[in-house]
Amino acid sequence: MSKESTKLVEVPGGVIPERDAGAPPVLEVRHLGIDFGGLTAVDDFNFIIGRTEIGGLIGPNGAGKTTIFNLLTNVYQPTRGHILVNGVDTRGKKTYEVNRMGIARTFQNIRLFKALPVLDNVLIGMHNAMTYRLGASVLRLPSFWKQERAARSRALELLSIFGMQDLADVPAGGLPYGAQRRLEIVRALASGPKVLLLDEPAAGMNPSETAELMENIRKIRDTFQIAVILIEHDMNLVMGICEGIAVLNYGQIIAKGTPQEIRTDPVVIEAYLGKKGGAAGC
Ligand SMILES: Nc1ncnc2c1ncn2[C@@H]1O[C@H](COP(=O)(O)OP(=O)(O)OP(=O)(O)O)[C@@H](O)[C@H]1O
Repeated sequence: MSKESTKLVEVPGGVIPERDAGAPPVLEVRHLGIDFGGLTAVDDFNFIIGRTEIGGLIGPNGAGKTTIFNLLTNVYQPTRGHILVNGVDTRGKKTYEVNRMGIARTFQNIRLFKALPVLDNVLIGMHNAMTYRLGASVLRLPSFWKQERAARSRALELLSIFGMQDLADVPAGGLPYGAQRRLEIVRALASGPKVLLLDEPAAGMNPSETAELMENIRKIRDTFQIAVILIEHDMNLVMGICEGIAVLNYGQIIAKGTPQEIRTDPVVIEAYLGKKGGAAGC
């Protein structure tokens, strides 16, 4: 698998790819933390991501990775700290408002409307971004149909990224597993995000599907000029595609850096892999 080697440069708040350094980071997380009763699931999490960066969030089971996605999308409200999307604090916003601000995600466990056609699943993802008024929708005014037609053709265009346009009328639940995962990504893209959060996108995929996914994630970044953050246990994928990686253990960042830096960091080898000198999987 080809490996991308990106130069990261220091900017206020952290490091981002050199090519993104001319603009403020699209996402900035400052001293983020959340407690569940007596359990501190995430603590003092600091992170920035460049506008077209592919970033990785890795760590052992239970380290707090999905909790961070839930915080970034306001499924959970933080106990401490701030999340800024394009410089705007998301505190107190609803999940759909955060989506409109530019954050979209997929889930670890596939969450599609399985009885609905593939196309409808994408249209649902797009709905949050549509602007016609309720009256236009109820009365089926021309403005409603115009937006619906545009949405349909956009949805087909998005499906074509994964070569899925011919499956538009198939019930989502009838797709093979790998295709359902791809559809989840298309649905998240449909809202026009600036940052796409992928929670274990390669889970359950075979090596050739994973290799194809890697190419498609790059294609999405290049086509839409957006940032992507992925949580992933498949180290070939993480090391092959991510430009910056943060390693989490017990809710705290223990290392940040390029794939090469992470792969050889003794703290990561010790804590994440649980053994010394065993970075083979990394
Ligand atoms: N709603 C919640 N209530 C109580 N505890 C929670 C809640 N959500 C997460 N946790 C706890 O927070 C910790 C971090 O969980 P999280 O799911 O974020 O880990 P993870 O790194 O994504 O793990 P995995 O790789 O297994 O998915 C765990 O101890 C988990 O039990």
